[in-house]
This record gives sequence, C-alpha cells and structure tokens, in this order.
Amino acid sequence: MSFSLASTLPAWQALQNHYENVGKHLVLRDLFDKDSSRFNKLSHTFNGLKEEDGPIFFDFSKNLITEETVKLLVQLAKEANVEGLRDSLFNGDHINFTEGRAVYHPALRNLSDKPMKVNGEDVMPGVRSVLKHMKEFSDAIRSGTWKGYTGKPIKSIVNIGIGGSDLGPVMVTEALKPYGKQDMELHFVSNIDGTHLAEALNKCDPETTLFLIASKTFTTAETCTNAQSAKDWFLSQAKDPAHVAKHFAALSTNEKEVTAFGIDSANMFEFSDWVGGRYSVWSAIGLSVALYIGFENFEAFLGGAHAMDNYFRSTPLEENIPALAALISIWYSDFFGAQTHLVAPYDQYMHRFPAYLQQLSMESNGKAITRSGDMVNYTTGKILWGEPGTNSQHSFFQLVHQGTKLIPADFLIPIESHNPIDNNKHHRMLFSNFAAQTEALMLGKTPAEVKAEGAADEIVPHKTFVGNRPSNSIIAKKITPASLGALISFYEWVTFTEGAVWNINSFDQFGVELGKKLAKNVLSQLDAEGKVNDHDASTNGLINLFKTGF
Ligand SMILES: O=P(O)(O)OC[C@H]1O[C@H](O)[C@H](O)[C@@H](O)[C@@H]1O
Repeated sequence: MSFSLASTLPAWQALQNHYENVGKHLVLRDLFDKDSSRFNKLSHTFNGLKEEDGPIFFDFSKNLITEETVKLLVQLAKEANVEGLRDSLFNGDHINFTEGRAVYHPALRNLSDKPMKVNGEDVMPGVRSVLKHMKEFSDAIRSGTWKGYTGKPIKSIVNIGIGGSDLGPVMVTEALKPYGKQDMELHFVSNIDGTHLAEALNKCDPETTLFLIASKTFTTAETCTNAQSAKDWFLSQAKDPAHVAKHFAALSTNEKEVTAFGIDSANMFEFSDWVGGRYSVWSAIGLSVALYIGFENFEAFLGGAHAMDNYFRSTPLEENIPALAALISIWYSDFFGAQTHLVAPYDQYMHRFPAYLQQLSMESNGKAITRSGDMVNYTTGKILWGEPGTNSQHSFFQLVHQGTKLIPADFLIPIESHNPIDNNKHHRMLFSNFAAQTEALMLGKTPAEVKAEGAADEIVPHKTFVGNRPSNSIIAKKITPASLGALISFYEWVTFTEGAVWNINSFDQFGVELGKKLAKNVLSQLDAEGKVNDHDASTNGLINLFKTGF
C-alpha cells in the first residue's frame, strides 16, 4: 500500500481508538497482577552472539501495552511497509532519495562472504581492502614498528573530527576502555573552540603523535580548521613537510581534498557516500577504535553489529526486538504525546552512549516532511537524552519520578562488570539501583503507603509517587566489543523502524546546513571593518558587541 501520512493508515486509526479505549487506562501494577506470564510474554532474548558476548535480554513488560497493543503496532509497521523499506535498504537501493544514495552501512560489518551490491556492483572487495589497510596500519602503530619522524614509536592519537566523525569513536573507545592499549593516549578534538585543540596538544609531543583527520566530506569547517592548526603545530617543530606522512592520516570519502591538504594518499582510509556520518563508526572513521582496542577486537565489534543486522533482517516483526522497541516508542510519542526518551546506561564506561544516540536518533528522525513531500500531522523524532546511572538518579530523576511529563526510558546494564571490586559489591549495588528504579517508576507510592510511614497529612501529596511510568530494561551479559556492536546496531534499527513508520527520510540532514551558511557570512563580517547593520536588530547587536567588546 502506498501512503504519505502514517496517520491515514487503518492501523493508526485503530491504535487511536485503542489508546482512547484501552491504552490511556492501563495500569502496570494491575497488568502484572492479572497476568503472571506477562514478563515472559513481553521479554525477548537476542541470541546472535558468541557465548562470551551474549545473549542480550530485552524486557518490554514494564510498558503501557497489552498483547493487543503489540498486535496493532505490528500491523502499523506492516501497513507502513517497514519490511519493504528494510529489504530495499539491504538491496542497496537509493532509499536516501533526497541525496540519491544507498544506505549501506551494514556492508561495512558484513563479515560473511556474501556479496552486497550498490548500483549492481559488489562493494565488499572495497570494504575488505580498507579493513586490511586498517589492520596493517593499526598493527604497525600498536607494535611500534611505525616510527615518527625522529624514529620514536607513536604514543598519542589525536582524532580530529566532529559529529559522526567524532561521537562514534569517542563513545566506543570509552565504552571499550578495558580492551584499550593502556599506554596509548587518545584525544578527540571536535569543537572549533580553540580550547579543545589547545588542551589536547598540551599533552602531546609532535615526535610521538599521530593525527587522524576524520571527515567524510573533508570540507567541514571545524575539522578543516582544527586539522590545519594541528599541522601548523606539528610543522613548527618538525619543519619539513615530508614528515607529515608519518604523523597524519585521513579518514574520508574525498580523495581530492585529502591530497590538497597534504596527506599522502597511502595514508588515506576511504569509505563511500553510502555510509552516513552517524553510521560511520563501522568504516574507516573507526580507525581510532581499531588503533586503541586492536584490529581483532574491532572486527569482533563489527561482528556483533552484523549479528544484529542478520537478526533484524530475518526476524518477523512480531518477534523482532528492534522493531518492537521502535513501535513501543511510537506508541508513546504519537498516542500518549511523549516528547522525550531517556537512555540511562548503568555502566560508567558507556557514559557517552546517550550523546552518541542523540545524533543517531535526532539527526535521523528530526524531520517533518514525508517521503511523498507532505508535512506530517503527527510527532516524529523524539528528544533523546540521558546520563549514566546511578549519577542520573541524584540529579534529574526527580522529574522522571514526580514531574508532569511522561518519559519512556531505556535502562541498560551488563550482568558482568569489568571491575568487580570489593567482591563485586559495587556491581551488585549498581544492579540493585537499576532494578529498583524501574520498579519505583512503575509502582510509585500511594498516599496510603506514604501515610503508613507516618507522614503528616499536608506532606502526603508531596511524597506520593503516581507511578505507572514505563521503561525498557536491557541486560547484556557483558559489555564486550561484540555486544556493544550489537547494541549500537539495535538502536540503529530502532531509529530506522521509527523513520519508516513516520515515512520520513532518516538518512539526510539538511537541517544542519542553514546555520553553517549563516556562520560563514558572520565570520566574514567579523573580519571586515565597521559595524554591521544588515541582520535583524538582535543579531546586529550581538555581532557588534563582539566586534567592539564591552
Ligand atoms: O564527517 P564530516 O563530513 O566532517 O561531517 C561531520 C558531521 O557534520 C555534519 O554537519 C552532519 O550533520 C553530520 O552528520 C556529520 O557527521
């Protein structure tokens, strides 16, 4: 069935009725009381990983859903042709139609020997050859056989990139720190704020530093400027431009600009335009990851994502974990009116995971025009946010528990800690908080319970928790390269499914362009003499204030 607005689909209408008649009246406490098999029915296990990495368990039972809700949501996905778009994606079709490109990042982690074609051509030989280059290079750097211009091995890696050329490498190297090379110093410079580069360079020695200039387009203003300043810093000591070859590598799709910058094409790690920036950690953009955790671990990371890809591709929607997570999220966004989605990893190493997911989800689905060119009349891209537990409990969880907003949440934890200190006491405490939070959100606390604790009458409402607040619990066996790969891939497919149902193009990002263009204009005005007067009064005032100072 072809459609433009998802809200015109019969299943959408049915869900609307279901929300009015059933959904908004659901009480989680009662649902569990009434059905002793609810937990079993609404939880799923992802078994696609090796024994040391998996499984990953997903509990959806603490959601404001019934089996009927799930049925209707799956029907919505079917009517929206999620499966068709999924097949087109894996077929290499140009489903990013606004940019005329395929969406083919699964090819980067296709560790099977199966071909994957774009425009009739198998992309796998190219993918494998870049992986081989990454292996040789990372082995040489890690073993110390690669020497800097004065013959010393490399000690510090500085990745210069922004957006997808930064968030993935930062998040993954942090999350997989236990697998990292202990004596390798990693720095990530993304912000054009000179402080970011200055602080990294303060800790580096030009003789032992390798710069990775990570930019899909190699035209991003922040990255090009930071890269140029890094090169100036390097040459102020190394003097001879020939030494650049030992200290600079480029991760990009744009060979012309890379060569113009002065990086040897032998030190260029390529990928293709069918890899979106926010899906690029699997590509050459992941070189800092491979350098830090070693190529074998990087391959295991790809393997975990590949396993989730295979699962998503072949599992019926009724059982399909990423598809179900997406549909439940749509249920809250579009029928309950939830505006945000919280992700709370109970794993300190995963502290950048929510930030990574912000780009994945919000840059993908922050769109209001359907694939047919109409303005949607429903909510799309949720505001994704989060911080690790237990820290988040001591700051914003107050609002999640007792505020006025419905905040669906993902709670994530591994069973096994990398640091089981004090006889695993810390991890047991971490887990107890993980479990207690979702329980508290769901159960709340009735006025009678508060009263029974001896609270004064006028205080009772303040200490009452309405409860009935939904959450997903995701339990990994351990955060390993493979399980992290699978988790990221899970969220990619959640994002994909949401975008497919909303019928928007999740793969372009025109929304970031306007500000970039205007900034260029302002910059040229900052460099020119005199006051500006061709903007609105506020913008004129701010620019002139910067020019003249206080
Ligand atoms: O990798 P680059 O071409 O430098 O792009 C870096 C980032 O900048 C852009 O503004 C896009 O919004 C992001 O999707 C992209 O990841």
